[in-house]
Amino acid sequence: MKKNLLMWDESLFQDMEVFEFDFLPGQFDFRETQEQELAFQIQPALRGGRPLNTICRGLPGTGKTTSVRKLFSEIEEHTKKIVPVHINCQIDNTKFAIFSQIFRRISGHKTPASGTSFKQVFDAVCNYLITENVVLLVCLDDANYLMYENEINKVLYTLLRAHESYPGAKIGVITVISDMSVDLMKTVDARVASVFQPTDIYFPPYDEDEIKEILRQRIKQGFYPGVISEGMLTLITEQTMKGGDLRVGIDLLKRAGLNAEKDARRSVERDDVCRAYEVSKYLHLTATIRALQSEERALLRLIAVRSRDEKDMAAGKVHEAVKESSMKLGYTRFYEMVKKFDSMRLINLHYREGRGRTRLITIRYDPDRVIEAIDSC
Ligand SMILES: Nc1ncnc2c1ncn2[C@@H]1O[C@H](COP(=O)(O)OP(=O)(O)OP(=O)(O)O)[C@@H](O)[C@H]1O
Repeated sequence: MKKNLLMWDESLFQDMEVFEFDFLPGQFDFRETQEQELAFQIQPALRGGRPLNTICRGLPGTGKTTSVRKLFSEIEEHTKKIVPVHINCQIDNTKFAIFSQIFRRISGHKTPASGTSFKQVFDAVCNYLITENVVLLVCLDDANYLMYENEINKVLYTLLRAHESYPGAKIGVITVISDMSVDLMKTVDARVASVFQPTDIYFPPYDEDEIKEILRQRIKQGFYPGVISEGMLTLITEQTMKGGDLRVGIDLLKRAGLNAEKDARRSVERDDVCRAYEVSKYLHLTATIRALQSEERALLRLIAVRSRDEKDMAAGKVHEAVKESSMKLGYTRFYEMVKKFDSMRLINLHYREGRGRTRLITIRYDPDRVIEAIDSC
């Protein structure tokens, strides 16, 4: 066998796990400020008080979940005074489901499949906090999923006013929001707002140099030396920047490595990356579409359908089509949504100089893939 070819039992990967999305990176750069702010929020709980409430805001892939998970693992390692519970609101999106998860974390077992009332679960949770004298810290990750059906108010109200029915119960909340157009404080009732009073922690998008450094760390941990050259890292970084989501870069590394392995090569080549990108680029698309509300999905679908015949569409013309459809959407709301799609990098909103400035909408993905992703939501 040639020297530059892999033997059948050899691998380019030193540790495949570092390319999994739930991998907790040992080195977590460019988020020191946010980590310090989060640590500050929980300080009171270490001294027997209630933690300060927090909203972590930022586009997908900006390290919000990882920052909270790192904080939670430190808490678990160093103190028994705080019980941290991480809730994925995409999965658990009702008050009952969320309290069932909290109960599970506290008791170590699930709530009985049927016949348990919310009151029983809530009772058990609060009584545990009081008798054990511990503080509950709940992270509502992707809390925008609680906005439908007004579940957010029910959940926050129950958590933050628990002490009124159970004196001595101390609960703090960290909400994580990736949808930058959502203003959580405008959504919550006055009864919730008066006890919530959160501190905002903003997670800005990583710039190109930061993405490159983060990917470089993953390469060091995940691959054997020499597998990804500097040139390939630059290419992967550029492709990651197109979608703006770090997950695309991490997935690209894994897929490109697997492509090279399949051909029994010892290093990743341009074609491995380009082939990988054809799959990885849709990660961002699927994740962002899932986070949209149904009205927004309907508008994006309409844009995608029209994009099949016309690449750059005047915003005014698209709004005309909206008016002719079954959607009831005034221009202001329509334009807000379009700006949101632009900030999520689903479309490009740009101007054409000419008679007046025409705003143009160009979809960033293959329209059929967009339609497919929306229809499978
Ligand atoms: N500073 C960083 N250093 C190393 N890896 C990072 C960093 N920031 C994010 N990541 C990695 O990027 C991926 C996405 O991060 P994370 O889930 O924390 O983002 P998020 O802002 O919570 O995204 P979403 O809003 O979509 O849930 C994870 O695999 C995480 O390990």
